[in-house]
Amino acid sequence: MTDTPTRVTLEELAAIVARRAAAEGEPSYTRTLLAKGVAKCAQKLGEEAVETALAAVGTDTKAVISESADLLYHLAVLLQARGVSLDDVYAELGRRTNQSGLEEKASRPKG
Ligand SMILES: N=c1c2ncn([C@@H]3O[C@H](COP(=O)(O)OP(=O)(O)OP(=O)(O)O)[C@@H](O)[C@H]3O)c2ncn1[C@@H]1O[C@H](COP(=O)(O)O)[C@@H](O)[C@H]1O
Repeated sequence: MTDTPTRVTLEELAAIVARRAAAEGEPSYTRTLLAKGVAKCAQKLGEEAVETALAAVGTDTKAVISESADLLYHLAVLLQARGVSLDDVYAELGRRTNQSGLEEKASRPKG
């Protein structure tokens, strides 16, 4: 039996999701969700985002942690579904570190 990890990073979660995506013939929520397509993965991410936001304005800190874990897992699934790597996202975050959020907002095309 494999040891249960005490913590899982985003990189490890993305690797787990990628492995499950490729694991044909094994029962897997990840595979089932991916098989339903990007729109379903996006819908689930939206639901988890709302549940996280609702938990954040409540009083149950454990619920905030639990909903945040659901949110990050479903983001990893959506990125897998769209073929976007965490490195792509990290590079975008890196690009933004040279300017403040307010500067970035002001630089957006008006419309
Ligand atoms: N981190 C997660 C994780 N977080 C949440 N979930 C599942 O996400 C689902 C979402 O919860 P909901 O209440 O919205 O589910 P639901 O109502 O059944 O969903 P729908 O019918 O609307 O699709 C639940 O079934 C959770 O078990 C996760 N499923 C998998 N993982 C990770 O992925 C690994 C592989 O899982 P499998 O792909 O199932 O083998 C696991 O070992 C974990 O590390």
